[in-house]
Amino acid sequence: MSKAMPHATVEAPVVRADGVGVALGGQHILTGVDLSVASGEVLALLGANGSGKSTLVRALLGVVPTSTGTVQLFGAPLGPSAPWSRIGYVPQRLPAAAGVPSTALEVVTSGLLHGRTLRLPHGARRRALDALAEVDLADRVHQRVQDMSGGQQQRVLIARALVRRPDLLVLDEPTSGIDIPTQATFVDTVARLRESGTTIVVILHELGPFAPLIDRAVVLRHGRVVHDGAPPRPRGDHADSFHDHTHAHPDPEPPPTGPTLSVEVGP
Ligand SMILES: Nc1ncnc2c1ncn2[C@@H]1O[C@H](COP(=O)(O)OP(=O)(O)OP(=O)(O)O)[C@@H](O)[C@H]1O
Repeated sequence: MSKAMPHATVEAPVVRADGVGVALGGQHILTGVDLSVASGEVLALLGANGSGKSTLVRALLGVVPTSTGTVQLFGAPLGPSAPWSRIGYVPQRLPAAAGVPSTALEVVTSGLLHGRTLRLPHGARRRALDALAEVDLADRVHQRVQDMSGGQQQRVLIARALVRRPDLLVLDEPTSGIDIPTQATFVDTVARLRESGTTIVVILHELGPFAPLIDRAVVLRHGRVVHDGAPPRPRGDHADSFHDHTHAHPDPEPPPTGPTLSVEVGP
């Protein structure tokens, strides 16, 4: 007897990587990375310096070529058919920032341009101003990015990604170089995005204030995935397999305002 199949729609993962390898400068940087990120998930990418976190994110977004494997975004292969307008990316730093004569408002507004579209959508200016307010730069919208501090430039990049109201937000160490009050504002923003169902992939050096927002953690070591599952436990647990015993704790005492969760990972 034949059984009727249910008509349930199976949603493709937002990010799917199968067997991804990357070689740069003759070196294998990533080897056999499998990764799947479901819609609405907040995934932390952890690992020691040089373990391949930025390279993985760049490979997932087609910024660096893969030598093996495949990547799909929202079910589409990397390339022109991938829905780039649904994706916001905040790179670790903006090397060209020193030479960017544009104002913060102009840079953030440019986040609304994608593909071959050179026309801004209705309400672009309002949206850009709102995004700048989200990162506490409402009073600097007309300042040139090249005259800003590194932390302020980072906040402009975050606003440039947020202005797209992305369904997938990819952040490479978003709070490095940002002062503590602005970090807290940004954590609130990420919490709101999570509530609204945004899928987030975030590279972090430590979970820190993001810990309560992280659904899953992937740990890289020497370009391979060595953990994919629950986020690491709070720092201080030396039995933890993520714990790096090889370097001094930068912050051995809990802060006076109370303990924060953090993790150190090492090779
Ligand atoms: N364009 C490149 N050419 C050659 N090697 C590269 C290139 N980009 C990165 N690498 C090397 O790849 C390795 C992984 O770098 P990657 O920036 O992905 O690590 P990461 O985990 O993000 O480190 P960090 O936490 O310091 O940002 C490093 O050894 C780095 O030197």
